[in-house]
Amino acid sequence: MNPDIVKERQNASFDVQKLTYILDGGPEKTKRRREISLVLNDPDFDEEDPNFLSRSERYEQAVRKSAQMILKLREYGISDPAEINCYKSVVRGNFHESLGLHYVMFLPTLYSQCDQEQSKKWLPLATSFEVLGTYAQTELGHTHLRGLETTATFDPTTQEFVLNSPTVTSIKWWPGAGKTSNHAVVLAQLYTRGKCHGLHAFIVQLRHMDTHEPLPILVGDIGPKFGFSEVDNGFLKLDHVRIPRENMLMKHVEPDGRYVKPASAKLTYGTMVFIRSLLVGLSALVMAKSCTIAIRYSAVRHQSEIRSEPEPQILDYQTQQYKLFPLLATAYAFSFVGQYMTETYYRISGDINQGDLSELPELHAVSAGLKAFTTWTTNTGIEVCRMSCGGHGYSRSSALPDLYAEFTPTCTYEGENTVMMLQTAYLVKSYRQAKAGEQLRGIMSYLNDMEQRHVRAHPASARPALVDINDLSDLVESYKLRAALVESAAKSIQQELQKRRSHEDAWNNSAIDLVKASDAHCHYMVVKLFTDKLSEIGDPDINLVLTTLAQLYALHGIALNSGDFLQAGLLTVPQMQQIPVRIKELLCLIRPNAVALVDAFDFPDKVLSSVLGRYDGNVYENLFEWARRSPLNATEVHESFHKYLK
Ligand SMILES: CCCCCCCCCCCCCCCCCCCCC/C=C/C(=O)SCCNC(=O)CCNC(=O)[C@H](O)C(C)(C)COP(=O)(O)OP(=O)(O)OC[C@H]1O[C@@H](n2cnc3c(N)ncnc32)[C@H](O)[C@@H]1OP(=O)(O)O
Ligand SMILES: Cc1cc2nc3c(=O)[nH]c(=O)nc-3n(C[C@H](O)[C@H](O)[C@H](O)COP(=O)(O)OP(=O)(O)OC[C@H]3O[C@@H](n4cnc5c(N)ncnc54)[C@H](O)[C@@H]3O)c2cc1C
Repeated sequence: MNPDIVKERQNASFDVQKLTYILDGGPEKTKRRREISLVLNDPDFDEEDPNFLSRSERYEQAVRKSAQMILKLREYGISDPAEINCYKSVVRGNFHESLGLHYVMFLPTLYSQCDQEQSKKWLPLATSFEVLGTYAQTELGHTHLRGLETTATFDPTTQEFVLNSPTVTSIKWWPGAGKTSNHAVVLAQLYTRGKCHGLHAFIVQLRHMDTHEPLPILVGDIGPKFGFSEVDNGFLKLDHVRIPRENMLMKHVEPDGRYVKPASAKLTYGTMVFIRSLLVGLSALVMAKSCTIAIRYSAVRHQSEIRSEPEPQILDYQTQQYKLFPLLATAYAFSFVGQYMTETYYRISGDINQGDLSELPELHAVSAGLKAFTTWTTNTGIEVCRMSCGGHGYSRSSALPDLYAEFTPTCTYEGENTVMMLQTAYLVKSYRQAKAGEQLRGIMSYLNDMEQRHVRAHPASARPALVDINDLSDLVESYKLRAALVESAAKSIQQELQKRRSHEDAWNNSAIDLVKASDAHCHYMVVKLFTDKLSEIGDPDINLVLTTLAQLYALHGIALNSGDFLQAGLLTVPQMQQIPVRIKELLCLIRPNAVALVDAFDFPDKVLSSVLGRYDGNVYENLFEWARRSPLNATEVHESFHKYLK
C-alpha cells in the first residue's frame, strides 16, 4: 500500500463504511452489492483490456461477455431488476455491452406497451433471449419525432402493416445492435384509411431465427465512432416489409382499419423517459468514478514545490482542490438526485399504469431537464478530472479517456441536451398558471409565490441582502429565487408576440432564455435535493462532511453564475466577494477527508479499471506493467522496421 494513501485514510474524520451504506440505501444493500461484485473474481470474465484490441475484437469480446452474463445470471438466480443492473454495471466496467439496448430499451418497451396477448407471446421470447431486440427510432435525416419519415401503412386485406423507408433520410440510423439483434421495435408514422395518426411502435423481425441471416431488409453496422466500440450501432432500411397487425404495440388499429386513440399519444415515448431518468444516476456514477481516480492519484502524486521542502502531494495545491472538490461535491449531489429521479420515475409510472396520467408532463419535463443538466456537468467534469492528472490522465491506462468517450454521447442520445432543456415549455406554462392564481403542486410549487417576491432585475443596492452565505437554507432559497429566470423567458416570449411574431418564432427567439431558465430550475432542484438529504443523515460526522460538500456545491454554483444572482439582487457585491473566501475555507475543510470521501463510493479496482485510481495507490509500477502489455511490445523489433525502415 502506498504510504501517502494510508495516511490519507487515517486522517478521515468519519466512518467510510457508514457513508457507503447511505449511498447504497442501507447496509443490507451494500452487503448484497458486494456479494454481486464477487463475480469479478470469476475466471469466465477474464478478458483483455479492450484498449489493446481492434474494433472487431472488442465487439466479439463484448458479445462473449454479454452471453456469459446471461448464463451467470441464470446460474446465480439473479432476477430482481435492480440486482441485474448492479451485476451488469460491475461486469461492464467502463464500457457498454453489445446487448445493452435489449435490456434498456427493447424489453422495457415490451413491458410497458404490450397488451396481454402480446406480452404472452413476446415476453418469454425476449426474456429467454431467443429474440434479441433493438430500438429503432432515429433516422439519418431526423430525430425530431414528428419529422420521422418511416411509414407503417395498414393493409386491411391481408391484416398487415407495410413498413417502408421511402428515402435515404428515412433509413433508421444509430440503433444499437445492428449486427446482434434479430428483432427491432421500429417507430413509424401510422397510416390507416389514408390518414396519418403519428408515431407508433411496431415489432419487426430483422434476421432469421436460426441462421441470423438478414431477412429481405438492409441492416448493418454504421462504422467506428468516438467511443461505443463494443456497440454495433446500426442502420436499417425497410422496403415495403410486411408484419402482422398483432405486431403493433398497444394495438391501436382494428381489423377494419379503424384507429383507436390511446389515453395519451405520449405513452409511446415512455421508454425514452425511462432512460432519461436512469441517465441521472449514471451521471452520478461516472462523476464518482472520475473523482475517485483523480483524487486518489492526486494523493500519491508529488510534484514541484510549495515551500522548499520535499515535493508536496499535488492534492495540497489549492488549484488542484479547486478543480476536484467541487466535482466531488457534484458526485454526491447527483447521487442523491439520481435516487430522487428513480423514486419519482417509479412513483409516477406506477400511477400511469393505474390510468392516472396527471403527472406525466411533470415527469417528462423533470427527467428531460435533469438528464441534460447532469450529463452536461458530468461530461465537462470528466475532462477536468483527466486534465488534473496531467500526462498520465491522457494514457488510456487512467480510464479517464474511456470514461469520457463512453459517457459523452449521453449529452446527445435520448434527446439532444439543448432540445431536452427546451422542453421547458412546461416551466413557462407552470409560471403562467401560477401567475393566473392557480396553486401548483410538487417541485413547481415554488412558482406559486414568485409574484409576491417580485424577483426581477433590480440594482443590487436597492435590495436588502437576503442571503447568509454560510447558511445552506438561505442558499437554497436564493437558488429558488434565481429559478425565477423563467419569468425572463416568459417575458421574452411575450415581447416577441407583441412584435406580431408567430408563437413559433417568439419561442425560437427566446430559446436562449428558455434554456437558461431550465438550467436554473434544475440547478435549484439539485441544491434543494442535496440539502434535503442532509436532514435524513443522523451520524454527526457524516452530516458535517456532507454539509461542507453541499455548501461547496451551492457556493461554487453561485460563483459560476454570479451574474444571475447579482442581477436578480439576491446577493450584494460585498457578499459576492465573500464567496471565494468561503470556498477556499471549504476546500481546506474537505482536504483531510478527500480520499475517504471517494473511498465511500466503494468501487472495486476491477470496476474502475484505472491504474491511477488503484485503491493501493501503487501507480508507477503498475503503469510500467500496463505499458509492457501494449501489443506494440509483443516483439522486440516491430515488423514495420523490416518493412519500411531498414
Ligand atoms: C455512486 C453513485 C451510484 C449511483 C448508481 C446509479 C446507477 C444507475 C445506472 C443506470 C445505468 C443505466 C444505463 C443506461 C444507459 C445505457 C445506454 C443507452 C444506450 C443509448 C441508447 C440510445 C437510444 C436513443 O437515443 S433512442 C432515440 C431517442 N430520441 C429522442 O430522444 C428524440 C428527442 N425528441 C423528442 O423527444 C421529441 O421530438 C421532442 C420532445 C423534442 C418533441 O416532441 P414532439 O411530440 O415531437 O413535439 P412537441 O409538439 O414539441 O411536443 C408535444 C407535446 O408533448 C410533450 N411531450 C414530448 N415528449 C413527451 C414525453 N416523452 N412524455 C410526455 N410528454 C411529452 C411536449 O412537452 C409537448 O407538450 P405540450 O406543450 O403540453 O403540448
Ligand atoms: C452512441 C449513440 C447511441 C444511440 N442509440 C440510439 C438508439 O439505440 N436508437 C435510436 O433510435 N437512436 C439512437 N441514437 C440517436 C440519438 O437519439 C440522436 O443522435 C439524438 O436524439 C440527437 O439527434 P440528432 O443526432 O439528429 O441531432 P440533431 O437533432 O440534428 O442535433 C444537432 C444540433 O441541432 C440542434 N437542434 C436540433 N433541434 C433543435 C431545436 N428544436 N431547437 C434548438 N436546437 C436544435 C441541437 O441542439 C444540436 O446542437 C444514438 C446516438 C448515439 C450518439
